[in-house]
Amino acid sequence: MNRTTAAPTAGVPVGPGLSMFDPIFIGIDEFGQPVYITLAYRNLLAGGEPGGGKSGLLNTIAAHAALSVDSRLVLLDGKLVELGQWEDIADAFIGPDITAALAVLRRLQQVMNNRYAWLRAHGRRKLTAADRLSVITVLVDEIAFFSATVGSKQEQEEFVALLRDLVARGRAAGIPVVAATQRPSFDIIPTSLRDLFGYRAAFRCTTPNSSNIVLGHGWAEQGYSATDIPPTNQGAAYLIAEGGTPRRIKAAYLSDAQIAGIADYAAWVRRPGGLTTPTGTPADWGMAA
Ligand SMILES: Nc1ncnc2c1ncn2[C@@H]1O[C@H](COP(=O)(O)OP(=O)(O)OP(=O)(O)O)[C@@H](O)[C@H]1O
Repeated sequence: MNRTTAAPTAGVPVGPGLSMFDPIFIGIDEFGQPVYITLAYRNLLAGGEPGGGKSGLLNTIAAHAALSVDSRLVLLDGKLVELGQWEDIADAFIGPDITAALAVLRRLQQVMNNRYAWLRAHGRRKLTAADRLSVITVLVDEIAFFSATVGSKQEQEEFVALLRDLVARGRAAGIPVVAATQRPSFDIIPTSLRDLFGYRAAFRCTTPNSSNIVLGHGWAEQGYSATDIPPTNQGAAYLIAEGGTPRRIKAAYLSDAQIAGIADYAAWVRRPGGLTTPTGTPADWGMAA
């Protein structure tokens, strides 16, 4: 094959021109075909047992967001180390601190309300790339840490209420949520919350029930159960998109060194006076429009 020939498929361009409105490459399917998701108007839930590869997927998405100059990152990472390499380019990086987590979620809720007020004033329903407002990508590594482990019961309940509101209303306002849990159980992911995630990825699960809690009721009985995934096949998952059928995927994986390189590059691209988005400079957090 002529080495100068362009790839036959229209891939996502690599580099500072990425946008959160572009498809995000997250891995390959069982036929070796690339798998993309579009997060601008959808949320993603990743569930499965420890070590299945959830954080790997979150980091791949964080890398796309980091390279998208129309995106800002808000990271909640109870373990500090799963998303910690993106800290310097994130608007907020919250470790195991429920007070800080609640403060940033309240602020995001306010930004979301401001954006809805702006949309309403303009007779619109959702933001588009042309609005020049940044997509605020919110990544939560381990929902259960904030909703069931740290803090008082009241704080945990407030966390769940704020997260639910963000997942329910954030996507049209350019605030998608990507969340992971190693505890796919009804108390952590009730059906009403699960169904608000347009994309769901079930990494290896120990029971068909926990696989169903991520993918949706009945999929395990129809042959789509993340219990089939061997523990040695980290990064393998069933991915379902709203209204579709689960698809077996192998998530892309970035090593720590690769993440460090991308984070450095993203910081350089985002330096004051650096590159702007194709549509302009990302607007500030506090802005409604
Ligand atoms: N897509 C992948 N391809 C190859 N190896 C992977 C992939 N994803 C994860 N791994 C391997 O599995 C290990 C655990 O992955 P990861 O930390 O993402 O799991 P996790 O589900 O987030 O676990 P936890 O719930 O404990 O945070 C990684 O350190 C890596 O070695």
